[in-house]
Amino acid sequence: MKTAAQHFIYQNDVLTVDGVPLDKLAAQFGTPLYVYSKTALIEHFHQYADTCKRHETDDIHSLVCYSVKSNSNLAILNILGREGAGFDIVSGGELLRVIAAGCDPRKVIFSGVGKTTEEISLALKHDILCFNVESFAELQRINRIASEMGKKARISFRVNPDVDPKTHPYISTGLKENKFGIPFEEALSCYEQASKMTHIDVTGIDCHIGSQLLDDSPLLEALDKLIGLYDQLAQRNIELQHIDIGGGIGITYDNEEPVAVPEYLSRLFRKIGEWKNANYPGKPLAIMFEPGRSISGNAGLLLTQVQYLKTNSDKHFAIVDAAMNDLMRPSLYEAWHTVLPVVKRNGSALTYDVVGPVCESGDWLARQRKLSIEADDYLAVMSAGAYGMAMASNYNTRGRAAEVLVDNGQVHLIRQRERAEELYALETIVS
Ligand SMILES: Cc1ncc(COP(=O)(O)O)c(C=O)c1O
Ligand SMILES: N[C@@H](CCCC[NH3+])C(=O)O
Repeated sequence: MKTAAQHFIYQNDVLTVDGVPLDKLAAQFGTPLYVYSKTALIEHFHQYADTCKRHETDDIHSLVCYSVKSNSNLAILNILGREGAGFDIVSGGELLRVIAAGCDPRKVIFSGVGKTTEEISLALKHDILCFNVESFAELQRINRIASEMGKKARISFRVNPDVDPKTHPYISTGLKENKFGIPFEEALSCYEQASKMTHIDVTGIDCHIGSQLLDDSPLLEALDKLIGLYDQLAQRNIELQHIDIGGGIGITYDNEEPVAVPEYLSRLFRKIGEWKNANYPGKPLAIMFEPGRSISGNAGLLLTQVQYLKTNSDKHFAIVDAAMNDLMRPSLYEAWHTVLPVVKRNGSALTYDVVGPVCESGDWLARQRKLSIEADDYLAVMSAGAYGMAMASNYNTRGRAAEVLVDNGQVHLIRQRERAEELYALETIVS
């Protein structure tokens, strides 16, 4: 199996994606341009799906629900759906995307703290697999809407296990002070009340403790807590059918060494197997996952062109045509993305801040990078497949970038570049 890095390699000093030279793509589609490798995407998904398959037994099954928020392009969803993925969504819009991509809404789990009445009705109408309920008030709302629609809603509570994921504070979600999930101490009482509601079918338990985790020990610690709660519920005759451990496994942006997905899954299934064989032999249980970044992150990059090189008070800037509106991770989290020249040059290198044209000092993509570049050169901002295009905005009335998918040498435009007229098409002048 290739590693992510092997999909994006230099051939004769030109950076390629699965053999397709990036300068050719830039010339054909313009920049900024998101470029994805279909093969990388599928390989990353199968790191989950194949390991899960190996650990399945007669009574332990699994479902990998790709986290749509990380990259929600219809082509990407369609590819993963055809490989057997379910989907983790956080809005009605994401549900409509899954359906528009030709995927099965009955393999959708719906997370998020603020589900509206309309979103809940839409999800019930499409018979989604499960709501990951994040508050008691949400549970009451789901019960009421399901009753009005004459349906029963399958639910699991997203519990907050108060485990430190040791990641960036902005992407840590399983601590007491975070807004996500219900406090662990309140879970039993919530489950007891839910099990008495006429239009609620209690099916599982869920958590998601944070993103870009390099080590799996916080996830295994969270699993211990979920198992403990499962036991307490079983003693009260509340029998759950699934455990959802969320997503969160990190990727290499620079020189991080995240736990390998098959290793993490093997440890997790071993723990579950031992516990289940000892306590609930033969009882069916599904294990669910919600990975995003570890599937899409290193399947894509952002291609950009240097517009100007300039020096202000001894500081060198490479001003490129991609900006914080295209990739906001650096300005939001001070995140590192490796920047590579598309065509290597031999000239002497200078240390640049790579910045965009947006009128904010925070508009930078990379800082203090040694690059040998000239104006008009193309640069690749690596590891941008997750939370890149998905978080892009139109700030400064900049149309969002185009997206292309490389599929074994074939190139497909999977999203057109937005035009300015489209950005103000919904606006009205008042006379
Ligand atoms: C509820 C939920 N599930 C899954 C994910 C996907 O996380 P990741 O991209 O880190 O795998 C997120 C984002 O952190 C999330 O909020
Ligand atoms: N947007 C974040 C991840 C957010 C995870 C959502 N729960 C990032 O780019 O790293």
